[in-house]
Amino acid sequence: MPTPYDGSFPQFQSAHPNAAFSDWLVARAEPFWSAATEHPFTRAIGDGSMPDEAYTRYLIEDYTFVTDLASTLGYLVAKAPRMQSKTQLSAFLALLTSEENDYFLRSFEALGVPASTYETAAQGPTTRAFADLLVSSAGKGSYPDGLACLLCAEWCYLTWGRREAQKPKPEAFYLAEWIDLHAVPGFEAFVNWIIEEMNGIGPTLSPDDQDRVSRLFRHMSALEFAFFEAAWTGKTPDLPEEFRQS
Ligand SMILES: Cc1ncc(CN)c(N)n1
Repeated sequence: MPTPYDGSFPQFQSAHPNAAFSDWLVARAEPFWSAATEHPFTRAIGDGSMPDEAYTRYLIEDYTFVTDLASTLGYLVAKAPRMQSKTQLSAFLALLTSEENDYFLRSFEALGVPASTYETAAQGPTTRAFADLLVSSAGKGSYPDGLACLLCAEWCYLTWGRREAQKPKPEAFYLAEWIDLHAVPGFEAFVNWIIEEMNGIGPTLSPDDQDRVSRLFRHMSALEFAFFEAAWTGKTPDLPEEFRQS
C-alpha cells in the first residue's frame, strides 16, 4: 500500500510541478485511499462473486448513507458560490433521489429486504461516523470542506466502478447496475467537475484551510475503507487512532 505524503500543498507542487490540488489530497490520504478503492468488496461486485449476505448488509447501510449524502448535497447547493456549481450539484442531487433511489428499491425487492427493514434501519457505527463527518462538514463547515467530502465519496466510487466495468457484466442486475451507475460517462463527467472545482478553489485557501480540507479527505478515505470492510466481514472495524474522538 502507498505511504502518505505529509507535506504541504506548496511543498508537493515543488516536488511535482504539474500536480493539482486533488493529487495532493489523494497523496495525503494514503494508505486509506488505495485500501478503499481496491477493497475486495469492490472487486467482488465486478467478479459476480459477491455473497448475497454481504451485499444485503451493504445496501441497507448504504441506503442510510445515501440519504445523508442527499442532505450534504442540499447544503452544498446552498453554499456553492456560483450558479454553475449549483447547477452541477443540484443535477446530481436529482439523480441520487430518483434513478439511484429506484435502484435501491428494486434491489431490496430482489434480495427480499422488506421496506420495514430498510426504512427504519439504524446506522451501524461506521455509517454513523460517516454521517457525522459528511453532514457536519457540509452543514457547519465551509463550501470547500463539504466539497472535499463529496469529492472523496464520488471519486472513490468512480475509481473502482471504472475498473470493474472492464470485466464481463455480473449476472445479478443489482451488481451490474451498481457498476454502471458509477462508470457511466455522466457520472465520470460529474466527478471530473468536482475535481476541477476543488483544483480551482484549493490553491486559493489559506495553509490552515488546505490542511483541514486534506484531513477531511483523508478521514473520508478511511471511512470508505471501513464501510466496505464492515459490509464484507460483518464486523465493525476499528478506526485508526488518528480518527478516534477524544
Ligand atoms: C459509502 C458510500 N460512499 C460513496 C458512495 C457513492 N455515492 C456510496 N453510495 N456509498
